[in-house]
Amino acid sequence: MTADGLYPLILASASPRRRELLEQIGLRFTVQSVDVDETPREHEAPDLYVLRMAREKALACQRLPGNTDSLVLGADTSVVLDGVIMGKPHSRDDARAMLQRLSGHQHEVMTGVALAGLTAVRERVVTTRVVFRRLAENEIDAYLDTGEPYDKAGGYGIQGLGGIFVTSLVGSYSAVVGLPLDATADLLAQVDQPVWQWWASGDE
Ligand SMILES: Cc1cn([C@H]2C[C@H](O)[C@@H](COP(=O)(O)OP(=O)(O)OP(=O)(O)O)O2)c(=O)[nH]c1=O
Repeated sequence: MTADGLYPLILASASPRRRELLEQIGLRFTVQSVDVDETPREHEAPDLYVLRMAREKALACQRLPGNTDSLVLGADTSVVLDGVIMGKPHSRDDARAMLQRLSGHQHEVMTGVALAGLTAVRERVVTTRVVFRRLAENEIDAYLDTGEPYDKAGGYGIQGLGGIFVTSLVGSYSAVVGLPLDATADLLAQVDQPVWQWWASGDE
């Protein structure tokens, strides 16, 4: 623990969006991504799946040498349509099929977030309902050409060009982008590391 009572914090993620969101709320942290097997288990419920992924990312990172005395944050985002989990598209055809399925329908975005503390892992899942307007085929093709879909669950980014597909949203915008800020703050408060303490102790 540092003199100001804060533990070192590591974000276990390769997602630039998650890094930007954590920076947005004034936390100081390092980033160390880990590879975990992201295959859902047979009949695994989507909310339990994103929680398990978030937990596995956080714990795999905390187990790395030098990290055992750090708090580690992991997260996982999936798009869920009619109970079926959509991860990141594997190909252009896969991304096209996802966008065609989302077109004109409502889906859920589920983000699990896990904070591995020194003695326990705390976790939360945040579900957001998103409605897409109907997408034209040539619009989907043009979107695929931009390259934006490929590193994003469901094949779109609400914070990017994909923002034009979204008619409405009920829930947490930051959770759709990859990290629910309220739940993250809540988890940090639970381990006596409230976010505002970073504001007070920082020089930024
Ligand atoms: C729905 C949606 C997802 N996404 C992103 C958030 C996540 O980065 C990604 C889902 O994949 P994840 O497996 O949750 O995360 P990741 O592979 O990008 O990073 P890491 O596992 O190392 O933490 O989709 C958006 O950026 N915008 C959106 O609107």
